[in-house]
Amino acid sequence: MDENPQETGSELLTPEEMGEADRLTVDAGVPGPVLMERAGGHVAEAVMRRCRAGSKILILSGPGNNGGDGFVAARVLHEAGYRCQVFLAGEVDRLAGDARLAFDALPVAVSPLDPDLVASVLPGAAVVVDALFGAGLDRPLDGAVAQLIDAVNKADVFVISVDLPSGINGETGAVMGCAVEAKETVTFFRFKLGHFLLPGRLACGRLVCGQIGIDPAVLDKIAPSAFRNTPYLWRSAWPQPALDGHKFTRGHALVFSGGMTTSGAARLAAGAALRCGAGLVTLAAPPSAVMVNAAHLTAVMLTPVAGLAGIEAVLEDPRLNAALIGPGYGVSPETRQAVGILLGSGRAVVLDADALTSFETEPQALFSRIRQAAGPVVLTPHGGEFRRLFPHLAGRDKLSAARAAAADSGAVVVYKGADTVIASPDGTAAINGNAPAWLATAGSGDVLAGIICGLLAQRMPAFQAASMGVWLHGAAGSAAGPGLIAEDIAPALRPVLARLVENPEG
Ligand SMILES: NC(=O)C1=CN([C@@H]2O[C@H](COP(=O)(O)OP(=O)(O)OC[C@H]3O[C@@H](n4cnc5c(N)ncnc54)[C@H](OP(=O)(O)O)[C@@H]3O)[C@@H](O)[C@H]2O)[C@@H](O)CC1
Ligand SMILES: Nc1ncnc2c1ncn2[C@@H]1O[C@H](COP(=O)(O)OP(=O)(O)O)[C@@H](O)[C@H]1O
Ligand SMILES: [K+]
Repeated sequence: MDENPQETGSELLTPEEMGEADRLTVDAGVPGPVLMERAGGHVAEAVMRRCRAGSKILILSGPGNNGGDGFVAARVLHEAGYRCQVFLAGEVDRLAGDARLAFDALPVAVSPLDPDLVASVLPGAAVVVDALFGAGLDRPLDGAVAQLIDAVNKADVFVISVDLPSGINGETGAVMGCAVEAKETVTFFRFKLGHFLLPGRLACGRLVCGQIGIDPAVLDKIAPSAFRNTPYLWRSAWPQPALDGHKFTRGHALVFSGGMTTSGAARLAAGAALRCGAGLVTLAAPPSAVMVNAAHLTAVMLTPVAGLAGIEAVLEDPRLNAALIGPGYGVSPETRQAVGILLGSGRAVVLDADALTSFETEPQALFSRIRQAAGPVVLTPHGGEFRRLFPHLAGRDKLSAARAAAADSGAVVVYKGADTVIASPDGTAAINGNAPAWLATAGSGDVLAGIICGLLAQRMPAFQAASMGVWLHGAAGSAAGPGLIAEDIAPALRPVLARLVENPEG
């Protein structure tokens, strides 16, 4: 959540890019202490929103500029009548630059950080300001600081973290040794990757982004390539039905069904593709699954497709412009061949579930077919499927793994989970943040694959279609709410789509 989404923008910065924004701003004539003054001011305001003057506030400052922001906040709060107690992790003599200036301007005494002493005063604090480490954290925390963080996390106190919860890596969201668990995190100019990637997101609590006088024009030079997945990213690429259009102008999606006992996944996907705007959706079913599908389908059409020759035959209709294969389809060499036919057909293709796992033993064969494909390709692996296709990326953080997977495969990759990352082969990436945990339910991924296929059928570019699909899936999951099962997601898309049409910001 940000104070003002228009001002904050959807770019997500690495700590290095934020440092660059800072340098460019200072070079343009805004002094560093002015930036720090504003940053500390936002932190003080967050405290003031939480409790009244007279309350006791603990400020835990570290040895760098994150600590400097803490000193500024302490001064502003002291002047506003709060009772501030400031602790410094590190030596006063080593404070330098803007942080040193902020320290020198402090009208309250600063105590050395003694974990036992801090623990003893924690219970009386209305708010603890965590200004220990932010963008400059470059190695795991240990020793006295780790002991202190443990005490803060165990205490029943309201923690406001400055820039990042101390211990969270701003680039990857990883916990570096240990990390503060904040109720609120106040960052500056733009959110950072670590605010949205897990486990960082869990440590941040409510997110607030304050402006400190950095001109957004610096972003033209920095050219960030990761974004929050918000409607700003894809809203303008979402085709609207034209008054003089007809169903074929909205695209025709083809969804492949598994056999008689595994046909539900494809029906879920097909229904979702239709619900999010494909003009027509046809389910291609093997002869054994025609009856079961016929018994369930109404608006979704059904066509029998026998074997690989059947797939070739159905593709003779050029109006079928997007295809989804994988949900409930079965893992087999024949699935690999079916995928090969689709990739060679020039259609937009979504590969999910069994279509991905079928290439576990020969992922390079899949990637070379994708690179030769004339149409856009989207892969939608969950963690297990991702590891099967991209074993060489094990151990990488989620964002860099998704980007490498997209570059290696030539497809847009939707690396699913609570912090789904959508990555394009050119490195552009979106991190999703609106999915409720209720979406972790059987068949939910099938619905997502169907939504993306439906958007591709409407000729939306692949990265935007994948990002919008993930966002719609999350928003529909939230709208359906507790108790949702996969069947509930597509119906819940209607109010979500209606809101998007009325209010492009979603
Ligand atoms: N950029 C901007 O636009 C603006 C930035 N602002 C603020 O500045 C913050 C960044 O400041 P920063 O670069 O000084 O880094 P910071 O997070 O204070 O930590 C560095 C210090 O920690 C130390 N250290 C590191 N790891 C450690 C470990 N594991 N264990 C122990 N020590 C460790 C390291 O010491 P050393 O490596 O020398 O031992 C160094 O002294 C940013 O988060 C934001 O709050 C705002 O003022 C507004 C404008
Ligand atoms: N904890 C969670 N919070 C939010 N979304 C989640 C969570 N766990 C899973 N999801 C989402 O639910 C969907 C599950 O997909 P998948 O694992 O393929 O399920 P299935 O194969 O049963 O359809 C994905 O879109 C994923 O991002
Ligand atoms: K911090």
